[in-house]
Amino acid sequence: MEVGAPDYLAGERQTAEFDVESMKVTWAGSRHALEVSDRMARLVASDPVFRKDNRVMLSRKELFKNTLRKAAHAWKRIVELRLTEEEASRVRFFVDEPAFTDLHWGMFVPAIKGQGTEEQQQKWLPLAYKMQIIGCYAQTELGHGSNVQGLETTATFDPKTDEFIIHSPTLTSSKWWPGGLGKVSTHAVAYARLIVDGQEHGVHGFIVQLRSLDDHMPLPGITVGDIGMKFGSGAYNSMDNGVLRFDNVRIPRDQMLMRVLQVTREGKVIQSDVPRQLIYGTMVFVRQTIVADASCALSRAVCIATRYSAVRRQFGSQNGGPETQVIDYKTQQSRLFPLLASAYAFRFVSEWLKSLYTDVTEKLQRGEFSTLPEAHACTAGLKSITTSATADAIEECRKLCGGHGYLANSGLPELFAVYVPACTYEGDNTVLLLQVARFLVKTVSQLGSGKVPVGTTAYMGRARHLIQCKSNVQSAEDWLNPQVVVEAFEARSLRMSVACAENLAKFPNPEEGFAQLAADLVEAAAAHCQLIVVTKFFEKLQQDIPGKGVKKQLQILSSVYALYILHKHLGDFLSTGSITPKQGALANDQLRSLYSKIRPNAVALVDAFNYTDHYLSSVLGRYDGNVYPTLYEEAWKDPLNDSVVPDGYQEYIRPLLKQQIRNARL
Ligand SMILES: CC/C=C\C/C=C\C/C=C\C/C=C\C/C=C\C/C=C/C(=O)SCCNC(=O)CCNC(=O)[C@H](O)C(C)(C)COP(=O)(O)OP(=O)(O)OC[C@H]1O[C@@H](n2cnc3c(N)ncnc32)[C@H](O)[C@@H]1OP(=O)(O)O
Ligand SMILES: Cc1cc2nc3c(=O)[nH]c(=O)nc-3n(C[C@H](O)[C@H](O)[C@H](O)COP(=O)(O)OP(=O)(O)OC[C@H]3O[C@@H](n4cnc5c(N)ncnc54)[C@H](O)[C@@H]3O)c2cc1C
Repeated sequence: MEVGAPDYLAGERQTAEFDVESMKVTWAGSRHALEVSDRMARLVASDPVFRKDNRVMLSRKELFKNTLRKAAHAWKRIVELRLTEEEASRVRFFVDEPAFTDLHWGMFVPAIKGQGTEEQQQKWLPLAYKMQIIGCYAQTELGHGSNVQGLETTATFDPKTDEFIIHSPTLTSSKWWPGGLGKVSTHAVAYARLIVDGQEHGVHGFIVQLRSLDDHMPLPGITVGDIGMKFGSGAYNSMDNGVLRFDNVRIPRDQMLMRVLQVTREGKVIQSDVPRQLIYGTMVFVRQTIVADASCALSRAVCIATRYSAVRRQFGSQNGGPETQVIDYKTQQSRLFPLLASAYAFRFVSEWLKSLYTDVTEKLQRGEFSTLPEAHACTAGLKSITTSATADAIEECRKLCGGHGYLANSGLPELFAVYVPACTYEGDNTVLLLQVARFLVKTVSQLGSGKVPVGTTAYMGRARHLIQCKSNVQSAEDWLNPQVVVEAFEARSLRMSVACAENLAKFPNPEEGFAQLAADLVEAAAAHCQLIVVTKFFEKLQQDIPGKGVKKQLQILSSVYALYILHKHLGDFLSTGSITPKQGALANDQLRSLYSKIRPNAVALVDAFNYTDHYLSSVLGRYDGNVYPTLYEEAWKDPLNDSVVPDGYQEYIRPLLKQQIRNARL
């Protein structure tokens, strides 16, 4: 905010009962992370090349070119200022425009790191790090996305030339969707069925050069282009999601990523001791980052809706006094505050997931693979529930802002359009929950065998207790006890998984049973993932959290998150007998009282996200709350208002009006 400018939300900020600066540190993860983030946000906000306000007005071609300009400028600044990897990734975050660089850094580089041998990493990574090559992740095809084993592209080994022949045998085998592929990438990690000596060996990744490094023209045998406009006007259309066909394209043998499986010069296929599933490792990495992204997108929407709800007034004027701020309506609070709590919940679960991922990666380097299934289940499940909740929440925030939320300059329509494909990319959310369900059913089926469940399924080891325990909640206050809450969530989750396992056992063919019970399995998986989020929020509170009143606020938010989920899924809790209807009603009583505790802190709690006005790009979410004059000014900047009489008047409006006059005279 400019020095000396009026702060229309000052009153809201004065009622805060905690130290906002300390909360900023907790949200960012550390003082260092906050400092880096803050510096990079300001760097981006102060650079005119990164302006965003004109984005929705640009044509696709202009938008795309502008995105290229921003990406090139960001890279120039990163090099000039010698930014660290952490700083560079914050710059990309604050530039806030889907671009080929997301896939280059987020998937192409990790794919080579995770699936390439040491030699391959040494050859390709330095080129990628300097952006002397630009890569994408070309897995999905026109005919298959979820079913990775169903991909049709082939990679046939030719022992005569020591090459692989990459080929698209059918229309449906065309690569379709990869970001950065359509117009920018020079290289791809392309996934194809490996065929050696007529035998198939599953799907593997191959580094394929697509375009000339001299003139950017596609290489012989490569047909490549953009797949067309996507949902929304600006939104994800800054990305060149592409189509790609291979016509017997030859690549050297050493361009197959060979950490998991090697093909020798003689055409021998050697399986290393690394599990086959590591081929899916890049997806595990990205799913983990997507959970962190969910907390960012959600907190951004909530920040806009909260500030605006404090500015907006409707009804309730007494004796000519001001009307009621809409944030004071209990309905507004019951729709908004759970989303605020969810933003914090997703933030902390993403922190935990990152540490789980780092731990599993270190173990994989040491040849320990036992934790891979859990890492897969956690990343898949949390990616699924956090993105679904966030997409719904952004739309809810738009509605919370009434009519003005529908204006592009509220920032919410664009945020929704950019965000909503997160429910589909990196694995359709239902397909991913079914993976979690498989993991849970497997865990349940092994309970009798003496195998002790660990990690996020450790609670299943107490199945005997959880299957019959009764919640001892007697008052609304009891619901503030994390142990009580966790036990109710554990009982619900375990009982849902056990019920699924019992029902599955009734089918002679387990796969048929899995297909028939898929809807129940998805619900059991979601229940397990919600338990993880709740538990990790409570565990966060066991840590030392400095700053006046910060822990107290987080305790309130953790209870709001848990009781909101309980209220929303009350049917599960009741049908599994985890709680009684009376206890469900007490949870709701507690929730109402918690909303009143959040109310004086609401604006400060969203200030703690430390978002610049540039990043928020929302008139409604401005830090200073100066909404109405800005909305008014912005309206006049619309190109339609360039002339008082619109273009088209002479051709289309005037004749109409004249005709009416003639008709009236008749
Ligand atoms: C410096 C950095 C700076 C900035 C960048 C940072 C961040 C930005 C990052 C990224 C950018 C973010 C967003 C960009 C936006 C979009 C990009 C989008 C990209 C994509 O969408 S890529 C394509 C993604 N595709 C999918 O996700 C496909 C989904 N399908 C699957 O994953 C699998 O096929 C499926 C459905 C899980 C399994 O199918 P199936 O049943 O056929 O199983 P399999 O026979 O294949 O395997 C069974 C066996 O394997 C286990 N398993 C499955 N998946 C995994 C895994 N990933 N890891 C470990 N194990 C796995 C499964 O549980 C079975 O085990 P079991 O036999 O039961 O023991
Ligand atoms: C914006 C965007 C960016 C993308 N970027 C990339 C990229 O960079 N690289 C890349 O390779 N791919 C990319 N993709 C592709 C993406 O990964 C796939 O679209 C995604 O994995 C879903 O697969 P699908 O399209 O085949 O959906 P489908 O599997 O066809 O899903 C259609 C419907 O069928 C249901 N369904 C499917 N299988 C099952 C099942 N077994 N049981 C129950 N229901 C089922 C789904 O729930 C869904 O409702 C991108 C997609 C989008 C939208």
